[in-house]
Parts: sequence; structure tokens; C-alpha cells
Amino acid sequence: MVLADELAKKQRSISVAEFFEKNKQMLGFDSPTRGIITTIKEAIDNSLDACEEAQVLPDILVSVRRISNDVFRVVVEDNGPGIVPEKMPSVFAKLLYGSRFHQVRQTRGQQGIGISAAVLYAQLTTGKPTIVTSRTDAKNKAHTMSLVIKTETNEPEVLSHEEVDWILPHGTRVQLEFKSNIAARKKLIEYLKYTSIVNPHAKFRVEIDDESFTFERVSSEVPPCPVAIKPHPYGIELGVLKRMTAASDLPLKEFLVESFSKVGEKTALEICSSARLDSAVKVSSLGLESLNPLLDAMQTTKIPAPSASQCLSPITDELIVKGMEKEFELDFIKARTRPGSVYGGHSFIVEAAIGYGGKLPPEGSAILLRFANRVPLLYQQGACAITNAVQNVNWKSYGVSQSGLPTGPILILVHVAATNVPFTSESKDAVAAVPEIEREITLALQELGRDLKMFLSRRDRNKLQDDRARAICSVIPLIAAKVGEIVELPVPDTSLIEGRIMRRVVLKKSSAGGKVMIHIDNYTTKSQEISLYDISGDNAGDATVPPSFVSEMDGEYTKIWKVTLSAGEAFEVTYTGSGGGMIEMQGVAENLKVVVDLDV
Ligand SMILES: Nc1ncnc2c1ncn2[C@@H]1O[C@H](COP(=O)(O)OP(=O)(O)OP(=O)(O)O)[C@@H](O)[C@H]1O
Repeated sequence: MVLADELAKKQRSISVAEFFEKNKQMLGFDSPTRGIITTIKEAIDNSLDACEEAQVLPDILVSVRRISNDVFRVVVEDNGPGIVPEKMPSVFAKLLYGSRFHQVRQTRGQQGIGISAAVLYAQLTTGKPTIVTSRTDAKNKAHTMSLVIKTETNEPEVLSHEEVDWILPHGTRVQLEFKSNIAARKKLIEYLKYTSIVNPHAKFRVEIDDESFTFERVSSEVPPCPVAIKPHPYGIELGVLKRMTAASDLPLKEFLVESFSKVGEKTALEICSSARLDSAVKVSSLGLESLNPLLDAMQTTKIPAPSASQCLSPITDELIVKGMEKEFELDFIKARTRPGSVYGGHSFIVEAAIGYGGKLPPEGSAILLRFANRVPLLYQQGACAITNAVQNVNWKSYGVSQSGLPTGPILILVHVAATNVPFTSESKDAVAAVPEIEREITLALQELGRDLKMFLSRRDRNKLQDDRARAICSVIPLIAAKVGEIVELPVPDTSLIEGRIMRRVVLKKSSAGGKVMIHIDNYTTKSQEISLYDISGDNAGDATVPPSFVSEMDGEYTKIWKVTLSAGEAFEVTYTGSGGGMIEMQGVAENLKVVVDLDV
């Protein structure tokens, strides 16, 4: 009893801010390196969500400057709709305050914790307030506030507030200072690169100390802002149903039709009869003895799946390919967007892509890029359902070696877009093992695996042809020499024949006069750059190339032309003149068909 009295003196409520201050690792602030990435990620997620809501093309500035030995100043600025001044303190300095938690639609932010957790982290490590500037339209001035969170109460404290002139007509700028270290640089660039792949409509200007660079947008269409839908009966739990019924004064049938998606009058009556409840009963009067059978009936009655088209915003195959091509050099790339699907009443869509070859590391495990609602997941790869699904695919059947993940020059991208991404924790690092989601990922990867297999076997066929051609070419000069010896005639120049057999290595035109035509057809799915080098001496003839070629000189005699050849495209090079010459083709990748007409 005495002990209980003693304990009672110590028992008191804990504010959510105090809790997260102590447990910052739960929100992704476990180390100084990680803290900087999480902060920038939270601010960028908000900027991208806000721009999508306002339907503006995001132009986002990210600046990181070291201002003393271990203190960094981070600024993220967007051209979004801005935040009204009355709301600025709560948005940035109150945990669990946001606009997205109660909505059923795809958004990057979900919980209303992200940016205020970063503000908390800043004041915890440096004691510095966060400075926010925001403007909602050109008619009004911008407001700048200096904010901290009062951790004991989880309430905002405004240290200063003034109206200022600002160059942007609308947007938000947030500036935080906290302890970190430069080890985060590589991870930060990686994060920005991956973010720009899955947000191809966004432009990111980056300044890290004295270095500045840009991730350009490859699409100038803002993705449609997902529309919030009502919850689906299959995704509801008893506590939520209890709260919803208590707050409604509708009769049961109307309540079901009004409150849930895909429930029409007929379905509502079916639910009522299956729960043995009167369809006209006021829902606020229902006790647990009625809510339990009602919930059972809602989840066993056949109800169509929630529609994915309005509330989700997939990136689409075409833009994923564009985004990946922008950031990686690849020989093969293919993407797939699966049809919409459902788990526990929540809509989701899986998108995946595979890249192969190019400048990817030739050995070791595949590079796996995981995304949820267009946000890269950079940590806890091993604990993620996406990794699990990738490992469970039998990659060997697609001609790729495997040791857990596939191995070799492979890049795999998986994007899960959902109205409620089932993360394993608040730090949103890994997707939980939901069988429906894993199944969709597997199906997408199997489809892509088949495409990759076709590409690899075609490439192997080409390689076989090359090896054969090379073997033949190595004996041709010997045969020519031998024949010349036997028939007692000068040994003929076999280089033209070699060029014809090799088709894509060296083309010589050593006889005077005449003309050589090279036709090149690109029949891969992607564009590729090729270079032609005129390595003839200055007495040689002239090569003419189509005007689309960019020409430059390398040294006195070597002229170089470069052109990007799109899929299915062909062009001709004509070599004329009286002095003879030689053209070498380089960077001629797989699946180019080269036809050489000699002396036409
Ligand atoms: N740059 C911005 N422009 C406009 N509104 C913003 C901006 N940043 C934040 N907000 C508003 O502030 C709210 C809170 O943001 P916060 O990052 O704390 O949570 P969230 O993004 O909703 O969820 P999560 O905790 O999952 O990140 C957002 O829901 C949004 O309404």
C-alpha cells in the first residue's frame, strides 16, 4: 500500500513530444547522419504533397551548409500553396497535427508527425528554433516565424513573427539547424536521385556547401491529386466503427451508404439483414452487442473492392522508364504498372521496373530501389516485404543468377502506392509483410523477368554471331596471303571484307574513289548513343553524315560524330572521295543492325 502511494506520486501523463524526444529512433532520428536525411525527406515529402494538392509543378530548393564544426543548416524551399499564418505554429511545432491522417487517399505524409519531429530534433541537438517563411498568394506578404515545441505540453511556442517581402508569390521555406556530420552527403544525394526518379515532374535544385547541382524534371505534367474516398467496410475495426456510429444521427441503412465506399442501398440492406439489425435503427443507439455482429456482417457480405483509379496516383510505366534512364545508363529497361488491388479494405497498386547492363556494377547483388507512395525507402531493406518478394522470385528461370537477391548488373525498382501503406514502424522505412502486396510484387517481377529473359537470349545470340565473325576475320588475311602466294599475285586488301563480316567494328575504304554507305538500324527498345570516328589521313576522302550528328575534332586528323539513335531509327553515312579513308564505329551497343554497301 505504501509502495502504491509512493508510485502514485510519480504517475502522471506524458506528452507525445516528451515521448518522441526520448524515442527519436522510432521516427528515424537515431543518429546524426540519419537525422539530416530524415529531416530533408520529411520536408520534401510535404513540399511534393502540397504541390500535388495545388497542382503546381514542384520547384524545390534543398540547401545544406555547415555553419560550425558539427552544426548544419538545412533549408528546404518549395513553390507550393503555402500555409496560412494561423496554422504555421501547429503545422511545424506540434506533433500529430496534419491534414492527411484522416483521409483515405495516396499521400506521402500520413501521420502528422514528420516535420514537427524534425523541429523537435533540431531544438534537441542545438537548442535552435526553426524558422519558417510561407506565403499563400502574391497579394499578401510572406510571414516568417521562429518556432519551438514546448515538449511538456506538445504545444507550439512562437518566438518571433513578422511580415516580410519574398520573391516567391507562394510557397514555403523551412530552415532548421542541428548537429550532424558530413557522412550523410552520399546518402543524401542517393535519396534525392531516387526521389527524382519517382517524381519525374519535380525539379530539385541542390546546394551542399559550395557545390550546387540540379535534378531536372523529365515530365511537365503534374500528376493528378488523388481524391479522398470513404473507408471500405473491409478495412474497418471495431473501435473505429464505434466512434463513427456514436458521432452519427443517421438510421443504419443511410449510415452505411453515406459512410462507406462501395455500399449502395442493396448492399446496406444485405448487411442489416445478415447482422439481424433493423435498417431504420439510429446508429448512435447501437451498443457493442449490436456493433459486433454489424462489423461481422460488413466484412462477410460480398462488396466490390474500392476503386484505385481516383485515390491512387501511380507513376506509370512510361515515366518510370524516363526517370530511370535519366539517372542510370542501362542496356535494357522495362517497367510494369499492375492493375489496382486491395488488402484489408485499402486500395493499392504495385509498379516495378528492371534495368540491366550499361554502367551497373557487373557483379554482386542487384541494386534494389524500394518506394512507397513515391518516397524512397532507404533503411531496413532486410525487414521489408518488397525485399522479401524480390528474393522469392526464381530469378534463375529468367537466366539471372541469384543468391537471395538476383546478382549481376541488375537494377530492380518496386513502387507500392496505397491509400494506407502498411509500414512496419512510424519511421516509414519498410513495408510490412502483407500477402496481397507481396503477391502483386511477385507478379509484376515475373512479368518483367520474362522480358529480361528475352533480352538476354537475344543478346547472347548476337554475341555468338560476333564471336563467329571474329574467328572468321582472324583467318581471312592468312588465307589471302596464302592464295596470293599460290597464284603469284599481290595479296589483296581484305579489310573491306572483314568490315563487312564484322558489321560493327572497323570499316575501311582504302581504294581510291567510289562511295561507301553504312545503314544503321536501332532495334532495341531504348535510344542509344553511337560515335563514328573518321580516322583517315588528311589525303583521304570525306565522310558525310546526316545533319542530326554532332561533330567535333579530336587531334589533327580524327573527326568524331555523335548521334543518339532512337528505337527503330536508321540513318546512312556516305563515304566519298578519291583518297580512300577509314571510319571506325564505337559505342555501337547491342541490337544495332549495321549494313555496309561497299563501292556503291
Ligand atoms: N511545405 C508545405 N506546404 C504546405 N503545407 C504543408 C507543408 N509542410 C507541411 N504542411 C502541412 O502540415 C501538415 C503536417 O505535416 P507533417 O510533416 O507534420 O505531417 P504529414 O506530412 O501530414 O504526415 P507524416 O507524419 O507522415 O509526415 C501536413 O499534413 C500539411 O497539411
